[in-house]
Amino acid sequence: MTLSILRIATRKSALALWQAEHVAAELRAAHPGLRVELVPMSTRGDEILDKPLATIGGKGLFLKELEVAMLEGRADLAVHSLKDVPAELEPGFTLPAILPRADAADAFVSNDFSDLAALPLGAHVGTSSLRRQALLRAVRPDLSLLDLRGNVGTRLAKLDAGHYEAILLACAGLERLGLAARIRSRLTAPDWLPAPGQAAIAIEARNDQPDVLELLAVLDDPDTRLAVTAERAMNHALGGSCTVPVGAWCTLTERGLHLRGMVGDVNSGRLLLAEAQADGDQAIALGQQVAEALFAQGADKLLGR
Ligand SMILES: NCc1[nH]cc(CCC(=O)O)c1CC(=O)O
Repeated sequence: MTLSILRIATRKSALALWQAEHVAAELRAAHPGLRVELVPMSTRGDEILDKPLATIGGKGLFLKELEVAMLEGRADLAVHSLKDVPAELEPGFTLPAILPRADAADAFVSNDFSDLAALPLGAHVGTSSLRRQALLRAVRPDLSLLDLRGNVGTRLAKLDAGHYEAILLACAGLERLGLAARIRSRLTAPDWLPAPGQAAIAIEARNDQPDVLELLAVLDDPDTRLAVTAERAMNHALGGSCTVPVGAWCTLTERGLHLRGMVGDVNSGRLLLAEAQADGDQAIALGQQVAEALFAQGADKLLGR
């Protein structure tokens, strides 16, 4: 029997809906005649908006409800921002496709200032990401860091309301929402590292549905998968989730994979950095190697273990 319809479980934020629509369009293009529908739903990560993510606890805050929908047969796949996907998936699930990565840089967004260096002494910067906070502390220890949660639109509205001189967001999210004009400057590697998997869209599905997996696999981008596999292996070896101050950036060179990793300390702005290279078939080992190098510098103390 060939499948005639695929139902995509998605969160309801504008960014999540854009990403799910994007996957739907790619699936329709790859499989003419296939019906593809969205099943929008709310997750715990969307509902608890008054606390920093790092304090809510529990990995996969944005995934659970979507996984339940797949287990109950209400959806066939879920679309996620890969950086919100824990290094270790729930049993029974797999990532049959990782789409080509977009702009992985962080964005400096401000109405009055062009970049970090232009901010006045003690300026208020909004971000709830521990990675972004640690990097900000390292570069500009004078800044006053304030929590900022909510979806991209909410965060921009809080900036425009004057609560902050600047905020940091992912370039990929702004670009997908047609908001690239809000990017005043880009914060890029090697000095500024994105979250593991940032700017990659992942498709999650049940690993006991071979017909579904086969339809989804055509959207996989092998180069992106290699890079994010190394980044996620590093994060996993560090015991990480999206709630620790960890950055990673893996590129493909003629000589194979190059991974640069970072563990930061939000309070002191101290950053540990390590990098290594490996052949393309050694992505996981490379991630583990860079994690070991970070542990050798004392990463366990910064990660609070
Ligand atoms: N945690 C929220 C989240 N998850 C993914 C993105 C951006 C898109 C991406 O990285 O693919 C964002 C928003 C942000 O960090 O500004």
